Amino acid sequence: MVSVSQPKLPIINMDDLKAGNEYWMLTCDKVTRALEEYGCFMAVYGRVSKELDKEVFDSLETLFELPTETKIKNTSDTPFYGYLGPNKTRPLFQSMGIENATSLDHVQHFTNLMWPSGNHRFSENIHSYANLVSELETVVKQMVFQSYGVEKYYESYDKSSTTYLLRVNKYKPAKIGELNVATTSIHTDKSFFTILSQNHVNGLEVQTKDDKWIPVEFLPSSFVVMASDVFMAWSNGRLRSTRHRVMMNGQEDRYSIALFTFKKGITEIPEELVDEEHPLRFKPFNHLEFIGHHSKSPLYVDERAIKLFCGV
Ligand SMILES: O=C(O)CCC(=O)C(=O)O
Ligand SMILES: [Fe+2]
Repeated sequence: MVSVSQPKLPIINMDDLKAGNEYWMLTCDKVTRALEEYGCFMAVYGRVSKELDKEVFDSLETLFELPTETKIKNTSDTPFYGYLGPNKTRPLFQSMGIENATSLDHVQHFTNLMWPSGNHRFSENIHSYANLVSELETVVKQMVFQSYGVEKYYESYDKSSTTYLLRVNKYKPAKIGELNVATTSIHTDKSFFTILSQNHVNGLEVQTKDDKWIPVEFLPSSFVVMASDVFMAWSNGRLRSTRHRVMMNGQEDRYSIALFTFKKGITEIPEELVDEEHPLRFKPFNHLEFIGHHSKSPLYVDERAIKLFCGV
């Protein structure tokens, strides 16, 4: 009997890693191959405790129950980075953005807008969560640089050269009998990296190289680590920027958290990643200018956007 197996995301254990030992080297290789083949993988990462995870996701329920006039106070200078309410194309979706979420001051600013009489616990939890998840991003990035033998450039991509946007999302299920709307359209992220987590309700789907869709089933203590357009460009097209979407088909609310990372200053493709087989595909560019440009005129929502912006 021929069995047609459903493709699955690679699962990589990211706990107990120590730079330089044999297990680290093996994991570097696995991480880079996964990002080349799928653009993403499921990271098992126990540093975010079950208690913290539960408190954070419980607090999102309370956050989205706030009145709309409070939620719209979440604004940003960058279009689409603040509160997004339900609209005609996405009637079941709401989202809020916490800029610089690894800084306690910035999280507190957001919290004070939402709860003027204070919610210290929320600030502390979100701040810890963002920092723990950002550490996973740091390790994965270091591994890829090491795998390609270009560690010498890592310093200008480290934490001090990165900004973080924590976006929290709520997806309501369609009512029985209603048309099941695709909840987000197919896109790639405009970040460097995106790290995703969710409550117990699945819905994320990622597209493979041969255009199949993988429905992602999150494991306990796991995060989906995704290379986005800017990391793909930095790697001169070696890494994939994963096309993905969210499809809701259950009857429960889905909450997800995305930590998007952005590179400050100029991104330049390391000369070591340019050769006859891989001619230069992207000119040096400024990530934040790409974001500004893209949010004003989003001609494409997939990886064609960055090709248009700085492709050779
Ligand atoms: O909710 C998710 O799992 C994915 C969200 C997403 O793709 C995005 O915010 O760019
Ligand atoms: Fe996305």
